[in-house]
Amino acid sequence: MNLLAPVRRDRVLAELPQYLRKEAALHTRRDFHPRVTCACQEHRTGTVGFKISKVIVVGDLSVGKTCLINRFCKDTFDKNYKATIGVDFEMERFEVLGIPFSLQLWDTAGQERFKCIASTYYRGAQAIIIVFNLNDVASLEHTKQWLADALKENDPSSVLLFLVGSKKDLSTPAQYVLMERDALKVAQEMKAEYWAVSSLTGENVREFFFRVAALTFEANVLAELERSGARRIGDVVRINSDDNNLYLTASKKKPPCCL
Ligand SMILES: Nc1nc2c(ncn2[C@@H]2O[C@H](COP(=O)(O)OP(=O)(O)OP(=O)(O)O)[C@@H](O)[C@H]2O)c(=O)[nH]1
Ligand SMILES: [Mg+2]
Repeated sequence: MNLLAPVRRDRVLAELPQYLRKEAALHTRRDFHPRVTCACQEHRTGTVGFKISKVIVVGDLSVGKTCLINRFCKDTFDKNYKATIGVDFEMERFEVLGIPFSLQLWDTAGQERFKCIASTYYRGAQAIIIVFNLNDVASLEHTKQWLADALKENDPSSVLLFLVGSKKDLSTPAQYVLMERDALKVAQEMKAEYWAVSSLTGENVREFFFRVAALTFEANVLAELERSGARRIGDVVRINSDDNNLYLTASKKKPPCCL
C-alpha cells in the first residue's frame, strides 16, 4: 500500500530545466542524458524512486537560506529575520520522467555559534547549495570556506554544487552586473552551477530548485546504471572530461533505444 500522497502537479518534470548561465552550468545539454531517459522509459532506475536525496544549504548568516527554502516549499516570505538555530529540514517530492524522486532540503544555521551543531548534519549530501547575498561581497568571499567545510564531510567527486546569489530584488541592474562577474568566477573555480534568485519576488526560485532536482535525479540514475552495469561483463564506465560536463557520465554498450 502506498501511504504517500500523490506528487503535486507542479512538481512534475518531463524535461530537463535549463541552466541560468552557460559559463557556470554543471552541464549544458538540452536534455537529460540519453541513458537516463532510456532507463526511465524502461523503468530500469533501480532504487532511485525509493530514495531520498539529501541537499544541504549553507552560507553566511542572514543571506536568505531559510527564506529561499520557504519560498519554494511553502510559497511564503517573511521580512523579519529569525536566525535558524542548528538545522531544520523540508521534504519535497517530485516526479522526474515518470519516476518519483524526493529531496530532503537541510536548512543550516549561518551564525557562528550554531555552526558546530549544523556541521554535524553535513554528511551524506548529494548536492550542496552555497548561498551568498548579491549585495554583500564579503558573503561571496566566505562561500569558499563554507564549501570547504561542507566538503570535509562529503565526497567531492560525486556531490553536485550550486552557488546561489540571493536578494536579487535589492540590486540595481548595474550593481548586479558587477556582482555577477565576480560570482561567475567563484562558481567556475568551485565547479558549481551559478544562480541568482529573489525569495521576495520569487524570481528564479522555482527554476533553480527544479534544476537541483533534475540534476540530482540524473546523477542518481547514472550512478545506479553504473553500479548495475559494473556487474555486467563488457560494460565500461569512464569519467567524461569534457569541460561542459562536470560530473560523472557512464557510457558504452547502450541499449538500442539509447543510441
Ligand atoms: N529583500 C529581500 N530580503 C530577503 C530575501 N531573502 C531573505 N531576505 C531577508 O533577509 C533576512 C534573513 O533571511 P533568512 O532567510 O532568515 O537568512 P538565513 O540565511 O536563513 O539566516 P541564518 O538562519 O541566521 O543563517 C530576513 O529579514 C529576510 O526577510 C530576498 O530575496 N529579498
Ligand atoms: Mg535561516
